[in-house]
Amino acid sequence: MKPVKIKEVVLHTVKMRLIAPFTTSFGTFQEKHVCLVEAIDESGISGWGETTTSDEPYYNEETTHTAVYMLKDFLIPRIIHKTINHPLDVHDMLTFVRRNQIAKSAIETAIWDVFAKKNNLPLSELIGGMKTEIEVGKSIGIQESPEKLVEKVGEYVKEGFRKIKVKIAPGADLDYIEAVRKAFPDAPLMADANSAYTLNDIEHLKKLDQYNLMMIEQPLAHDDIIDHATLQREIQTPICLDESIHSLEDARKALQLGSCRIINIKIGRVGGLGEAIRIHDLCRDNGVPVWCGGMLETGIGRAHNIALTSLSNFTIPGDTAPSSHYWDEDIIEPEVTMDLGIIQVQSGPGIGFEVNRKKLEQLTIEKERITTAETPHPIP
Ligand SMILES: O=C(O)CCC(=O)c1ccccc1C(=O)O
Ligand SMILES: [Mg+2]
Repeated sequence: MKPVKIKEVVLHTVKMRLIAPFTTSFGTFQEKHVCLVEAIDESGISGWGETTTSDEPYYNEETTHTAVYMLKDFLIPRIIHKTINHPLDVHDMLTFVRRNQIAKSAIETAIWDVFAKKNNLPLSELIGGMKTEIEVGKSIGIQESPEKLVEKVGEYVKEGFRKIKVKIAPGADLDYIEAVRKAFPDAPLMADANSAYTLNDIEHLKKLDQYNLMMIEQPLAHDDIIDHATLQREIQTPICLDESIHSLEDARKALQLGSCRIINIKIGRVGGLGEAIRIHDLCRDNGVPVWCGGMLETGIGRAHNIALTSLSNFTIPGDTAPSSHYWDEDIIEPEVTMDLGIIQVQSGPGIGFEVNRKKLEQLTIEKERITTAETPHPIP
């Protein structure tokens, strides 16, 4: 396959406003800045990635601001003007920077898009994805009351979503889940705690077992895989890890310890598409199902998520809801649409969507071009 060499990277920072606020155990969000990373190769092909963080370091330690700093001062200088034979190599080129996975992923995914376009392949095909359509679920933020939640779940079940994920936290858990279960006895239902509990809550968490949940996502600390293993031995509901898995190594250790029975793979959280694929393969080889998590992405991140989900072991519907569930107008064309819980995998080259340049201009609050490897820091 043809290698790529990036001659210029444009960082488009846009301000996005969700159609409705989204509440998790760590806070409520409606507006966020996103840095859309446009990597341009020597032949003028543009590839796109995005920073899938929020403005605050509450999900993990990164923010849009820190990601942009890492990109400008360290990550882009490391890859610009270098021959890249395959995007799978980019991950290792960036390991000289510790962590900062979301920042790494923003440039790494842009390079995947450039490379796929250069070789005239849909991204899904380039990574070996065989599915032409994917099943989608809906992640629902914490609501004012169980009744309100039941109403929302009703809407989404009717729309055809294949999995319903309900955010929970102490004080908004058992009664909420019970209300949903009563109203929808057979719905494919799961809960996401975003690290809101500790092992002191074991007896409380055991009560969730009666609701036949597909899984409980990240009940314990964001950096834990030990206590999760203890909890998994005590509860019947499968544990799915989100926040705790930042790398293939983390996944290997979690599987070895029995910390979870399912993994939510987020491209940003694990530092890019290459590492996401490696975690997918490890889980497949160990009989552990995976699904693709969401970070309230714009269409660019969503497009990468859809391509990733075309891999065979993504057997559980992901959080990749259609554009209209997040934005009045997305920045890609066409927008991501869903038909009864199914999204078509794009068949055009790269991510398969075009960036709407006019919309991009309207939303941009800062734009910076990087054309040299010059930086105040020594880059290994
Ligand atoms: O619809 C989506 O993009 C998923 C939303 C979601 O659940 C989420 C959004 C922001 C940060 C963390 C999470 C999560 O999966 O824990
Ligand atoms: Mg989660």
